[in-house]
Amino acid sequence: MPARILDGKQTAREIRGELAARVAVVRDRLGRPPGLVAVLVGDDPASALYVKNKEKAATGAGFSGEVLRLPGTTSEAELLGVVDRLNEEERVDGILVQLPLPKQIDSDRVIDRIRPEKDVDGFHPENVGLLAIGRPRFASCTPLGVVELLRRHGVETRGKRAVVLGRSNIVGKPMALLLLRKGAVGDATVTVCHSASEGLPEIVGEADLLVAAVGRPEFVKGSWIKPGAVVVDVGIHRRPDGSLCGDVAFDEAAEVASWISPVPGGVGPMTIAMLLANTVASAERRGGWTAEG
Ligand SMILES: Nc1nc(=O)c2c([nH]1)NC[C@@H]1CN(c3ccc(C(=O)N[C@@H](CCC(=O)O)C(=O)O)cc3)C=[N+]21
Repeated sequence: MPARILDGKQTAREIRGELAARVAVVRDRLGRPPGLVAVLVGDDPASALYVKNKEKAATGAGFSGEVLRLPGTTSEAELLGVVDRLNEEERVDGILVQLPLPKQIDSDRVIDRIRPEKDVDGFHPENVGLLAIGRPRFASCTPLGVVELLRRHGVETRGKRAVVLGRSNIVGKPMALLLLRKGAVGDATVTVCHSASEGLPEIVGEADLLVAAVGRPEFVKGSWIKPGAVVVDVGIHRRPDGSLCGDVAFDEAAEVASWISPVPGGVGPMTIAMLLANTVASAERRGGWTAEG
């Protein structure tokens, strides 16, 4: 029995549809749409494409979505100045500085400078800390998207073994924190492993839920996966022939897993949907209300 597909493209579309009502309330009460600004430094083609997709999704959902394109030679001081300005702008609810940044810029200093209340990426230390102590404000969009993808397909993790392969600040660590929370998609027994872990195939083989975020194309083999496991693939790589693949050898894995997320069409679109959701939540909070009333 081949695995069922965790359809991120369709799920992201549903989420964007649901956000429309909240966007309308923001427009009504604040007299302006939710505002998201993405800052792109340099002209890395992959980054440019992602930012363009975000802009399209944002404007399509009734946001004011803007991309600030800065030259690759921009200094750290100049970028910090841009962040300062966006921090002060009333109409801006969310600020995203696309990573990675050029070598001359220390990304930690830039992230630290974003007002935590506008940090819709959830990368600021204050937001990471709030997530870690169970008082989330903005959680990182990719792991948040993974949780939402599972929830909306009826996959639960309570009491199960979850293995997160990858330890980045952006995906692996916040993913582990989200799966440790209470809740049906949560309450997991979480293992975090990475490229230096010994016995990776055995560790992965214990997983009822595997989240692969190592950043290596087709690193996880089908033979590693426990039959019936749920496999979420966070990786995205371009093959020499131009096609995309993830961190998991999809065809092999799909023969053993019960659910699997594809690349493309899995986690990527969910990341963008969560960015929009975080931005609407930011506008609501800055306006002094929440979606719950
Ligand atoms: N500050 C910051 N925040 C980010 O969230 C961030 C970032 N920097 N830097 C780059 C990564 C990458 N990222 C993706 C988002 C959507 C897709 C996506 O929608 N992918 C489509 C395919 C797109 C294609 O065809 O290439 C899919 O998987 O179906 C991919 C990658 C966000 N990132």
